[in-house]
Amino acid sequence: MAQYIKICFILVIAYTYIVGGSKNKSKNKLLVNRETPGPGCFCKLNGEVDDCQCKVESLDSLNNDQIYPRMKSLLSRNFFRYFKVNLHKECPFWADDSRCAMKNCAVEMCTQDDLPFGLKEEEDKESENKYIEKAQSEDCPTKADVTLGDIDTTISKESQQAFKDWTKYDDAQETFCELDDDTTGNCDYVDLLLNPERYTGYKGESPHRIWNSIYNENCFKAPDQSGYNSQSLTGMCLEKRVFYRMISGLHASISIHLSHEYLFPASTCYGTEKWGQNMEEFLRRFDHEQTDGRGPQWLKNLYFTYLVELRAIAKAAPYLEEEGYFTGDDEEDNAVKEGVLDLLNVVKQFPNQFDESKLFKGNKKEAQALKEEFRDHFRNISRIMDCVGCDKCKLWGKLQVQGMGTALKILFSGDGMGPQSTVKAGSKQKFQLRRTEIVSLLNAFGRLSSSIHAIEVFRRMIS
Ligand SMILES: Cc1cc2nc3c(=O)[nH]c(=O)nc-3n(C[C@H](O)[C@H](O)[C@H](O)COP(=O)(O)OP(=O)(O)OC[C@H]3O[C@@H](n4cnc5c(N)ncnc54)[C@H](O)[C@@H]3O)c2cc1C
Repeated sequence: MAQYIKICFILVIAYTYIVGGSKNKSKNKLLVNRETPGPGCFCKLNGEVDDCQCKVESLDSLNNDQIYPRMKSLLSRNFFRYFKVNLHKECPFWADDSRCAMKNCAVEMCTQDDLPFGLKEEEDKESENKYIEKAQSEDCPTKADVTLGDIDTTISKESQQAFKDWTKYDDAQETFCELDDDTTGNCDYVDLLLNPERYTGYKGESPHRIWNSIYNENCFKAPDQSGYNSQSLTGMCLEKRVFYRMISGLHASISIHLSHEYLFPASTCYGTEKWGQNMEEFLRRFDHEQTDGRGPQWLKNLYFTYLVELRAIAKAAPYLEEEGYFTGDDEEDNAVKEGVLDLLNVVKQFPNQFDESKLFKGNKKEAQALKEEFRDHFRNISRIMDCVGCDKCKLWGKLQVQGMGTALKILFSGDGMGPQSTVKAGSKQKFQLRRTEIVSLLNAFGRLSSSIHAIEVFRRMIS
């Protein structure tokens, strides 16, 4: 009997060792770092970003060492932290099918008291202005001077109307998404720092319908593809690949954020929920084996989207260098300006920028038609954001799509396309960015930057 128990014990140990070992081995397949060859998650995440002459590794070091810390500090400033958005627009495509019931979906709106002076409604501003004019010395700027940096209040009512009409006309030509701004009404300022993009529990049919609609109906697809399975982009022209990659990059960024700031349920009835990084969730979404080999490519698409927005910021540098970043607090405004100039210096020095001049080339008529199609698809995606059934997801979805639309507007405006081209205020093409476009562009880029930083966090956790 003792002999029998001994044999059983040895067998159990051996079994545990073999099975445990193979489990670990298959785990190790996932837990590869960049240097490890073979299938996995991070091992495929290296080399050139598709359709660009830029390596993932160089973007990692540019972002994590230089851009991410600068963005983090800049985006906490008043000019960038308040975003004006309409979360009450009706979904134009289908009846709103789901409201996320979780408390994590709710968005906290700002009251007028929460806002810095430059962002207050006109009436509140006027009463405060009287106070400022009375209390400050004659050296202080007049009301007209104070509002000079504020795009919508610097000019007479008539000019403002003319300007609005002109802008509307111009936007109809060049914007890639529908903007929620002062003209639409029903907009609220949201403090982005109080409403971080993170896990909300929004899942199931409603988000799938959104993603499905984006990829199926509004993304260009290769003829043999349907649904999300856009694995092979061969046979698609560069413009269509760019479009798909940008959307997929945004999707990857959202998935990374919800895995990086995940809400773990309480482990006991009396325990509390905890926010933290969920490696399992990250791997479920990006691991080579768990995604039929598609996850690493989705991560690469994130780097692609990052490169496109990086180039847009570099191209708009002369414009952004001239911007006033007005909030009504001189000290704050100067600090923002300094932060922006510092960021632009880093962005401009990056040598391997995305080259937008490769897009919409060839036959002029066909190129123009393709550009219009590209813009229409993109505008449609911005309207689909009104169908998102979770307010916090809608907020960040709208902001990021608007930021991406602003990046595209910049890329296809200005004194031409290609590495040396730029956009300036008051240029021939009367190029202009509204406050909301600048805020969304920088915040959208900040999201991508924070995603690339989060990949590094996950990489370190498993290596
Ligand atoms: C605009 C928007 C914003 C959202 N914001 C948040 C948020 O802030 N917090 C939150 O918790 N949830 C958010 N969600 C929900 C989240 O994106 C997922 O839909 C949800 O977590 C369910 O995930 P899933 O595993 O079913 O796959 P999903 O992410 O819904 O993806 C559906 C399918 O798309 C394919 N796919 C996945 N990733 C990619 C990619 N990068 N490129 C191409 N194809 C891909 C896969 O085949 C996958 O099965 C948002 C959804 C939308 C539409």
